[in-house]
Amino acid sequence: MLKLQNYSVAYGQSKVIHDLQLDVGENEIVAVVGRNGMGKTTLMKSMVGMVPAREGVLSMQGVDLMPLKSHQRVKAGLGFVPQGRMIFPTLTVKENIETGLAASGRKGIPADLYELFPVLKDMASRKGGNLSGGQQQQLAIARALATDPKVLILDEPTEGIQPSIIQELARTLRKIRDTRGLSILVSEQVLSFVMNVADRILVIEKGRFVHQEEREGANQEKIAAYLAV
Ligand SMILES: Nc1ncnc2c1ncn2[C@@H]1O[C@H](COP(=O)(O)OP(=O)(O)OP(=O)(O)O)[C@@H](O)[C@H]1O
Repeated sequence: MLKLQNYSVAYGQSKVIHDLQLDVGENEIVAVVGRNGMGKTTLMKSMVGMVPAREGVLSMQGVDLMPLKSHQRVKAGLGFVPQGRMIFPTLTVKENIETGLAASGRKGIPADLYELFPVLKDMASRKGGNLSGGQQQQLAIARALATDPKVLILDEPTEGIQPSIIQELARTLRKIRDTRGLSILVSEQVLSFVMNVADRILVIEKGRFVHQEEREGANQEKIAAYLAV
């Protein structure tokens, strides 16, 4: 579904992502885990066209995404929930979701988005900036889903979310995958969340995948050791 081959990203002379290979299957949830500064955000941002890739292949369902600008990648079916959520604080909840609709060319907020996140319906006319962290995260996911993605990319979605809501977020993402039949690529550092959400886990260190395993039967201690400072 989503493929990286020999994929590298650099800031000037400084290479941050090195020669990655990755294949996210249809309906699969893949988590990329790693400590701060290991390259997760750079990888996610480059895939959605916000940071240029240095070399390699990035394709979705066989479509070459490399020459496409960010908005064209969104149109092609790549949805993005950025680190820090980046909702528009002065727009209402409804207007925030509508910015996603504009990208897909669809009209009217699909009912299933409000079914998925009832709190957003209740707060449709509130300013995005007045929502709690967890509510803003739901809004950022709803905005990305409004673009009708085939692949949803989330960068550290648990950051700034109360621990009690983190596992609820995992359940919601699996529900989205099951009901919409899309693929999900998520970067994270919270192992308990990853163990609840992912089908497959890859560990990134200094821009390289150094370990991977299926979530079922995964060696948690080994992955935790990579995440320990
Ligand atoms: N705009 C930039 N210019 C130069 N170097 C950068 C830039 N952004 C990030 N880096 C460097 O790239 C490396 C990877 O950073 P990145 O933010 O992708 O890591 P991360 O794993 O997402 O960390 P975090 O969890 O803190 O977001 C770091 O060494 C960082 O200093």
